[in-house]
Amino acid sequence: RSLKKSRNAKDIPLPEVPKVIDNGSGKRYFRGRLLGKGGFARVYEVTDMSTNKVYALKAVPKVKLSKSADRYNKIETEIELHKSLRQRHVVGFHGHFEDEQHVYILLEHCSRKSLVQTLKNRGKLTEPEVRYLMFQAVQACSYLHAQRVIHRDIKVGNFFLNADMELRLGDFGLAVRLKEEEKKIKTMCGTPNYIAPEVLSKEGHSYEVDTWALGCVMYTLLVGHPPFETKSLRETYNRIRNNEYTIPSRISDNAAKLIKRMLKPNPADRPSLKEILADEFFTKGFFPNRLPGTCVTSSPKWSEYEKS
Ligand SMILES: CC[C@@H]1C(=O)N(C)c2cncnc2N1C1CCCC1
Repeated sequence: RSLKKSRNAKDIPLPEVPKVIDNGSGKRYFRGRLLGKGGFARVYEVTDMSTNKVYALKAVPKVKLSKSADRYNKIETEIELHKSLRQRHVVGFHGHFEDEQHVYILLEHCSRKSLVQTLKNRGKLTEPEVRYLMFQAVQACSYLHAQRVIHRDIKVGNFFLNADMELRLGDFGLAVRLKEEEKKIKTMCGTPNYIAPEVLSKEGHSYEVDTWALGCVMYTLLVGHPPFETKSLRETYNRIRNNEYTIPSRISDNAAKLIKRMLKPNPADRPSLKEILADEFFTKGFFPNRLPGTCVTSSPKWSEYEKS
């Protein structure tokens, strides 16, 4: 007797994204290669057929949305939130539209992918590269906080590099905008990658969770793996709760000092993003004003600039 498979949302095959996507108000996009998949979404490189500009188009199948209403809200809130943001180091939002099968989000194309690929190729980055990248990351986050937005999923995989090796912070799927009088957020649906201790203990959390995550990103770029990574999630959560991590001695004093400040267990003890931008790690030491594209695959010969 063959077991009848349940016909739920998961089993319905994903609808096709058309070769030519019409935005419903006269613009058409030619579908290029698949850039990747994230959750329910598929992301394509698309070309605006009237301007020849290239974008990243995120296509979320509605069939996946109708079943789980909150999923649909998530896309809606992601759109509402991202479309209100404009800053040079935040991924550009270029529009949203839908057809019968999909909700589409048109985003800035970042041809050099995310820092995950860079880290995979390089293992770890030099301090000048981390100075250059973290300065842009903290600026993007400082802008978000000024808009009362908490990103809540800052991680290496949400930092993208464009053709000019400039950093862009993306993916607002877990972001939230604090209301006027609201000081803290109580709830969290979805699990961020670099989860802060106050989120684990469900005491309510605020902007400082992004500072914590930025500290985890800085550590990961310099050391080559996250500060609290273990083979089991439970063990990782225990280390986060106990603030258990070590910084290799080859890491400079200024870098180590800044990482420790950002990974303070008590959110109130973490520095503001303004203070971070003024930290000695950024004001002392070789600060390249651009990175060559080769940094995505091989290490620059700057190490001689850095007193190790
Ligand atoms: C839309 C998803 C994400 C992204 O947010 N941007 C801005 C992006 C921009 N340019 C290329 N890829 C991007 N990605 C990749 C695609 C597959 C996984 C993440």
